[in-house]
Order: sequence, then structure tokens, then C-alpha cells
Amino acid sequence: MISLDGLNPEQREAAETVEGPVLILAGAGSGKTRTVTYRIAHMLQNLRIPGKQILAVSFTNKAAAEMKERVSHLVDSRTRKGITLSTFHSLGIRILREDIHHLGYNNLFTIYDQADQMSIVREGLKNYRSNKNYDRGIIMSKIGLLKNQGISAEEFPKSKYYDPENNYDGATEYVYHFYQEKLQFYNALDFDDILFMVVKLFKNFPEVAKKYSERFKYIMIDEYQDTNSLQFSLIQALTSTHQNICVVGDDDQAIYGFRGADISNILNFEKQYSNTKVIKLEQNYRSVFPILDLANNVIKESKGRKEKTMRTTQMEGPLPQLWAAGDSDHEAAIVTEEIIKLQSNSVMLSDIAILYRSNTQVPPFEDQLRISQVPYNIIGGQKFYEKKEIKDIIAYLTLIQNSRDELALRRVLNVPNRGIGSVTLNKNLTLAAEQKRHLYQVLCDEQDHEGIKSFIEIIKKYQRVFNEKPLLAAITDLVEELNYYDFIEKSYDQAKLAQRKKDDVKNFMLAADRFQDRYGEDATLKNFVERLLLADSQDNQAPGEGFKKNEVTLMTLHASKGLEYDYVFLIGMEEEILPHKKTIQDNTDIDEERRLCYVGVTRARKKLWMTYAKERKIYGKMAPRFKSRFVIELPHLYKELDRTNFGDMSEDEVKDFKKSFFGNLMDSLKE
Ligand SMILES: Nc1ncnc2c1ncn2[C@@H]1O[C@H](COP(=O)(O)OP(=O)(O)OP(=O)(O)O)[C@@H](O)[C@H]1O
Ligand SMILES: [Mg+2]
Repeated sequence: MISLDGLNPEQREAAETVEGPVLILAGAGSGKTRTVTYRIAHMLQNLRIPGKQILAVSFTNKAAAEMKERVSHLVDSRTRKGITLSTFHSLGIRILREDIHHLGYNNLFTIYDQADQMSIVREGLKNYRSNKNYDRGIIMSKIGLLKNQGISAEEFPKSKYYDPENNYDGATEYVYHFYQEKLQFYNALDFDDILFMVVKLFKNFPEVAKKYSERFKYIMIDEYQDTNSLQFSLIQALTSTHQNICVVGDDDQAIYGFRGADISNILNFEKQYSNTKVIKLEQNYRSVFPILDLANNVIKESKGRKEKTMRTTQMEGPLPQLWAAGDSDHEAAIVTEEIIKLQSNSVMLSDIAILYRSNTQVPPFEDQLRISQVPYNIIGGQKFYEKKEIKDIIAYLTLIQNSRDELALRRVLNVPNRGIGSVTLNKNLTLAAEQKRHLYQVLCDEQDHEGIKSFIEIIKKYQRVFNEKPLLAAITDLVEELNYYDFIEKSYDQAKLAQRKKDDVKNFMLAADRFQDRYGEDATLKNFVERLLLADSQDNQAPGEGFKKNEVTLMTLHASKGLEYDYVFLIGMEEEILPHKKTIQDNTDIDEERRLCYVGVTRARKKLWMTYAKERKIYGKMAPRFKSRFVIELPHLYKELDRTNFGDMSEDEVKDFKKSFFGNLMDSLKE
């Protein structure tokens, strides 16, 4: 038996109520996620509910991985076998792999990333006859937003989102059609398609929806305040045969409105599901009183919220600090210095996080941490899978799996060089278009071109090899067959650079190796490629990774949701960063920025630092900066320190200081 003694009476009630709808609406750090974890353990171990009937959905891969880990501490692997703990996206992919054929796609579809998406939009715009210059990014994000509202290209002109006066909408309509047709032809989906297609599938084929609803008899959703209308439709479909749904969330932490999340999903839950048991949690177990006090006061000003009270028993703790830095480099320098101090007081680096509003704040911190040899990990920042060499290999793997993927095909057709120039390519593209066939099929018929013949041979050969050999062995063979290391060496003049690229490829192999270790028989090419493509913006973990390393964590406020750290640095606490410049200019949802600030503050358990720079380079020019409005009203709740070293230096001294600072930086970059 699992004991539920680790829960307070309200949490316990939520964990024990497994039949019927349950809503836990409570503030940060009140143990919502912990309750879900214990609830799962209770169902598995005490009620003997088979794992395959349980579905728990988290917001990010990292949060899902944490939940998995917590459950694995509570119940052994046999008891939890078959359970689904995932994100909406991985759940969606699983469903589509099983059933997308109903929609006319093949189950081995590829998932396109942003670069792939952009190149199709570009092509679409080229076809769109207009003398106007349209911004691809705007069109791309319009399409994404539409998909998140469940609106197809056909439905767009009839929807409330269509404005005939707006000439972007005309272009978007055209490109949306073009884009969707191409994707289907290539047997590919983009990220937004995943849930879009699942909802379409469930709508058009109710018997498929019923199958999943009967499979997942017990459903839990964490961070429910950030679900959008597609996710809501998905949940409705999954609960069409029962009402065993438990959602947990906090309206004060709704931070994805900009991506179409709809806070009314949580606020109206009781109306959607009659007889909902509502549970409130008021005890905060995470943060010491001074941090909680600041958080409560930051969020108090937010409009239209459900009033909540939060108490803690951890009354003792240092006051949060607000540091003024000279500029962004100085901000990074004082934070790094403090981290080194913490480290020398035996604090684990894995208990420290640096949180920020936007990725543009990261470079000075990366530089400082590297110079100071403090190990760090940037969540969602490092674009490992976007490096050219890695993308090439992934393209091979994707193509081996889905030969209809024309983007992957075109990417590597002549990599390494096989003498297939653009003339040859265009000839075959025209042929494919004329015959309405896939480029790959057309190339398969090629008799004369040696380069094409050898390319097709490789793809065909490895379609076999990946079926016969374990993943790592097959990838190793492929890289050798391609002479890929040679190719890298020839492509880069600088030996060092070539070496670095080769190391990237080796790291990729290590990732495959870890993946194989972790997933054993399930480490198929299909699953591996999927995991690679799912490493979305919030999550750059290499596949198979996920163990806590002793590194400082750097991530955006958005990515930090649900996580906690003993020591937290909230950087760039200034106007035009938090709140973001765009929301100030458009005077849109400043409250969403406020909630973001609340999320940041409530990540800290023991101590919180906030920093801002008095000056910052904006578009290459130094400009004065000001403390964020979110804290300016609350000076009694933190200790303010002016940390500008430049305070009593002469101008020349400042110059020298900067020169020596940047000198170090340049040296370290040269290393
Ligand atoms: N009853 C309890 N006894 C001891 N510790 C608890 C209890 N409930 C929660 N905690 C601890 O408090 C911390 C916060 O819990 P948890 O992460 O579940 O909160 P949350 O409500 O999900 O927060 P967030 O809104 O930030 O996601 C965790 O370290 C958790 O283990
Ligand atoms: Mg949580």
C-alpha cells in the first residue's frame, strides 16, 4: 500500500476521489502536481487500476519527465507499466501514429520544424501573385494561430478571424491552402497540426474518439489554465464515455494567452462537468514567507482573478534582493559571482536557476558562466538540432522513414556532393509535378545519372538496415557509408571548425546511444526521429537524457512553469523587458506579463534575487533603463542594492574596466 500521509487533508481528498470530475484550483507551490503524482500512485498501487487506463498530461517534456520520475519513486516498474505520462503533443502523435490513416495520411508521417515550415511558406508566397512584400513570419504565425483555434484553410474566410480589408488575410488564405496541400503531399505535419489533426480525426470519426475514451478511463491534466480550445476539444472527446477527469491549475499562472490559451477553460470547468468536486489548497510548501509575500503582492493587482489566500509555515527566510547593475555584462558578472559564492558554500548548481523574459538576455550570461567555468544548461536555447550537420543526418533518417518527405530529400540529395546540380533537380521536380508523383518515385526511375542512382541505393539499403540492426549501429553504418566525416573535413578550411562539427556528429551518436540504453527494444528509428523532432522550443534535452546534472539551469519564464529551485535569479526586472516592450506599446495584456512575473517569483524556495541594468544596448545604442513596474510599488518587500561598480570610477577607469573585461572575453572565445 502507498501511504497518503505525505499529503494534507485537502490534497488527500483530491487524491482519493478518482471517480467523477475533480478540479484543484490553487496557487503556486501548494502541491497541485504533488497531489496528481500521489493520486496516480494511489490508483496504481492501492486501487490496482491497470497503468494503461491512466493518462496524465503535463505542459512540457521537462515537466512530464519530472512527473515520471516522481511516480517511479512511489511505485515499482511492474505496477506502473503501460501508464501514459506525456505532453499533449506526444499524446497527439501517439494517437495519429495509430489512426491518422483515416485522414488520408500515412502513419509514418514526418514532423516539420520551423525552418521547414518557412521554406514552404516562401514557396507559397512566390506563387501568390502580388506586388506586395509579405512577411513570411507573420503569415506563418497567423496560420499557427488559426490551427490553434481549430480553423482550417477552408473555414478561414468564413470565420470571425477573417478581415477582407486586411490584405494579409488574403495572402494568408492563399498560402494556408498551398501549405496544407504540400504538407499532405509530403506526408508531413507541423507542430500545430498535431492537435489540429487529432481533433479533426475525433470529430469526423467518433468511433475512433470512443476507442481512446474507453482506453483512458482516468485522466489528469496539469497546468490546466493554459489549455487552448483544441486541447479542450481533445479532452472533451476523451471524456465522452466517462467523467473521470481531474484537472489542476492556477488562474494566476495563465501565461500562454498569446498562443491562444483560454483561461475560461479552467474558470468554466464546473459548468462543463456537472457535479465537479472543487478542491482548494491554501498552504504553500515551496517558498519561505518573504518570497511568498512578494509574490502575493505582485499578483494582487491583477484584474479579474479569483481571490486566493496562501499561507506558509516557513516564516524564516531572507528578504528577496533587487540589484541594480551597470549594464547587461555587469548584470551577468554579479550574478555569476554570487553563484560562485553559493557554490563555495556547498550549494549544488542544480539547485540554482536563472530566469528571463526573453532569449536575447542570455548571451552575456553564457559568456560569463563559461569564462568562470561554471557548468550551465540552457533549456530551449541551444539549437543543437538546428545545426547544419545534425539537420543533414536527421534528414537522412527522416527520409529513410518517410520517402515522401520532399524537403528532407532535397536537403540531402546532393550532400555529400554527388554531382546533382540544380538543373537536374529542377528537371525532376517538373517531371514529378507533371506526373503528380513524388520526387522520390521519379528519382527511383532514373537510369542514367550515377549520383541519383547511388543516392536511391543508399536510401533503399538503409530502409533495410534500420529494420535489421539496432539504432546506433545502423546510424554509425550510415554515417560511414556517406563518408560524412570526410565530407565535413573538405567543407571547412579551418581544422578546428571541422573538428567541432565532427564532435557535433559524435554527440549526436551519443544521444542515439543514450536513447537506445533507455528505451531498449523501443529504440526504433521511428521513435528516435520523433523524439528529436519533439524537442520543442521549451526543451532541448538530447534524447535519452533527463538525469539531474550539477549545472545551473537557464530558461525563460515560460519554460519554468511548474518547476522549483532553491535559489532563483530573475534577471532583467525592468520596463520593456518585464513587462515586455510589445505589450507596453500595444497596451495589450499587461496582466499576462504580471502573471509571468508571479510565475518567476514563485519558482524560488529559499532565496530570490532580481536584477536590472541601469543602461542597456538597444539596437546598438546605450539607453537608460528603469525598474519594472511590478516591483516598483513594493519596496518594503525586498532589499534594494546598487551594485554598479562604476559608481565612483572616472570615465577612464570605466573604459579600462570594460576593456579588461572584454579582453578576457575575447581571449576565452579564441580558446
Ligand atoms: N503535503 C505536503 N507535504 C510536504 N511537502 C509538500 C506537500 N505538498 C507539496 N509539497 C512540496 O511543495 C513543493 C511544491 O509542490 P508542487 O510542485 O506540487 O506545487 P504546485 O502547486 O504544483 O506548484 P506550481 O503551481 O508552481 O506548479 C514541492 O516541493 C512539493 O513536494
Ligand atoms: Mg505544478
